[in-house]
Amino acid sequence: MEERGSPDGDPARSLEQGPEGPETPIQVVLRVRPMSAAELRRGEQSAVHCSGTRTLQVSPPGGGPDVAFRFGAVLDGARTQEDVFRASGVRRLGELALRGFSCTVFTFGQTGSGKTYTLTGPPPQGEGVPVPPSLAGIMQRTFAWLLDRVQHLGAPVTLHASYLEIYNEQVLDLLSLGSPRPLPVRWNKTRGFYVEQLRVVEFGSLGALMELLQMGLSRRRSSAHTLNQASSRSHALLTLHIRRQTDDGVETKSRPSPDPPGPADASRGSRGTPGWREAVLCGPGWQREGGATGSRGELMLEANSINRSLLALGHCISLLLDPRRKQSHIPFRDSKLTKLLADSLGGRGVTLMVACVSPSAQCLPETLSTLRYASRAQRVTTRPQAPKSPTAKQPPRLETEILQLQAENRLLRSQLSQMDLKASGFSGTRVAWAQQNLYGMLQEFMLENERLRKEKSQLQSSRDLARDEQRVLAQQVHELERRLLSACYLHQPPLGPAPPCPCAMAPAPSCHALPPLCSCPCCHLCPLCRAPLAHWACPRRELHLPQVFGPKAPDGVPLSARPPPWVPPLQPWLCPVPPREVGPGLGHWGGGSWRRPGHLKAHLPPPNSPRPRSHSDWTETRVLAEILTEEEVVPSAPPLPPGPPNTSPVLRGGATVPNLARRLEALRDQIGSSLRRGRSQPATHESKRSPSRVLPPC
Ligand SMILES: Nc1ncnc2c1ncn2[C@@H]1O[C@H](COP(=O)(O)OP(=O)(O)OP(=O)(O)O)[C@@H](O)[C@H]1O
Repeated sequence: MEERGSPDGDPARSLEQGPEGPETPIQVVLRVRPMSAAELRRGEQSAVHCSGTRTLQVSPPGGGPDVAFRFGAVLDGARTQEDVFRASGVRRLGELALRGFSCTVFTFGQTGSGKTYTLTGPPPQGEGVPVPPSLAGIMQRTFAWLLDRVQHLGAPVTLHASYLEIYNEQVLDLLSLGSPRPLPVRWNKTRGFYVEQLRVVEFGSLGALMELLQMGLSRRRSSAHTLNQASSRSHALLTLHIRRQTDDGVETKSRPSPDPPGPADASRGSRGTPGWREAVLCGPGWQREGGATGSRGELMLEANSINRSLLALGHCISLLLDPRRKQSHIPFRDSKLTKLLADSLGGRGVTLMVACVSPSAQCLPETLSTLRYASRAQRVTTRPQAPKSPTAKQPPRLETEILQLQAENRLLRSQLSQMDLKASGFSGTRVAWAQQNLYGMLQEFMLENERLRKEKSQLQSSRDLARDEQRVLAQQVHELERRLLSACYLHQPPLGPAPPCPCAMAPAPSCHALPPLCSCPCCHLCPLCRAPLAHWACPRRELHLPQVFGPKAPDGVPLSARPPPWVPPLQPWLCPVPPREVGPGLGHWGGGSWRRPGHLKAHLPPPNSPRPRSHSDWTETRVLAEILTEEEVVPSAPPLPPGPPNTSPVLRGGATVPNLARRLEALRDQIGSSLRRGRSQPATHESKRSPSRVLPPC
């Protein structure tokens, strides 16, 4: 049978030429424990025997060909704990750990196969009874070797430890100050998987480390079953963090790991601070079916949990074997165990697996399963990589590339500065001029912009003002029109009991466009056009006059007795002829009545005598307009334009009613155009002027 591997069984030997970068297989050592006293009592036969230092042969019960399995080292039951420590190559891993590599040692095998014994020795024989040094496991021997090695390094080294167990898929801190509580497993890009809030304890001596180990071991859950009187019910993971200054005085960063608390954090990052080195020692073990172990209830639950995580571990190992699938997703997240072993199995770590088997033929199925697992695991490779400091020496290819890039950078910079020089030499003046002028132009534009903004806001307010004035003006015009029409109406001889409609007198606009002059419901309507008539034409004027003009006139004369304000004084014919006399000095018109000086009555034209409109009519209208203007000036009316003295403010220059009509027409035009202008564009300063200034001269 062919045998491969190193004869001395040192799995770390292949790393001596440089583990950094190239793929390195997981090193696997097989340990076969001796037959236990119980197995011997039961007369069980051995189904395995070693062939050389690296091969195990399995003889199936009942005959048949042997099956051989090859590993880095095969250690039979006669080998001592010291033999295992030496042959497994753990010291070599310790050296790599001191150089900054992340190293992992883990045991694997059936329950009762000797995993705990291999790592930590036999269970303590009593409270406080230490394990005899000769039976101490890999962990104690590694600790002793490491601390001795650290003392001879000649460089300051800081050591920390953490210890956890995975019990029923819960991570518990075995070094916690209080009762352990489940801790979360997190992941980030720099640290990979890590346990949050895990206690990391600094130690300075082997004794202190041993105390921590004992503390964790005593806290671990264990139970008795038919195959093991002190069976571990959890996976356990002890981690040593080693931080030291390298020989060249440069800090070497380790792979991300849980940060230690306290002073170590304070010194982190300072020059010469040693990088962290990490060694992981753990001991999971897979369990048999409940029927074989006699497990019931909680034990069964624990066994299932342990086996599930080991199945996940086996699945990851199978996937890691396939080089194509190794590049893709590996389900490390399937269990806490695979999460925490992810870097050891498929990352940058250096890993040693110690597979443990029982020699008993009764355990052959489990032994074969373990052997197949271990055979697959040793084909899994990692890429061990020590953390590098920023100043660490780069590989030659990278160094060359960096130098080339730096040279290119220098060249490009110099070309750029030359181009700047040329540009400034050829057209320096123009550039300066352009810069100056552009700057000046920019300033001008900004000032102009500011000025235009102010002007725009002024124009907007002017426009609003002009609109208000136009509104007032329009009201005035309407009022003037109303009074004018009313005044004209007064000159018409009475045509009967109802007064004539103003539309018969006013050429334009038609009375339909006029606002209702009397809002009372009893108001008369024009018999021609049905437009409401003025309030003074209302037969029931007495009733609503106070609503229109207030209850009392300033002179104390009752409103009902007052003539309409537009009645011209001292013009006898202006007085409308009442249909009948109701008393001296009292004229009656329709349903209303008003008082007029008695002397006027003598000048009244004869009743019901139609009279053509004459020049004097227009004159009277002018007088009426004067009265109206003087007596009832709208408070908001704009000042009237200056005109020749001794002329009416409205009909200046001897204007007559046609003038007034023209003026009103012009006024309307002006209003219309102003409104149109106001709608289409902002008003100018001119718009702020009094509307009277834009009226055409009368
Ligand atoms: N190489 C050995 N020499 C002498 N005794 C051993 C050896 N290996 C194991 N034993 C004994 O076998 C028994 C079971 O070993 P151990 O507890 O280490 O198994 P295990 O794999 O850790 O089991 P579990 O997974 O259930 O915890 C213990 O009593 C232990 O002392």
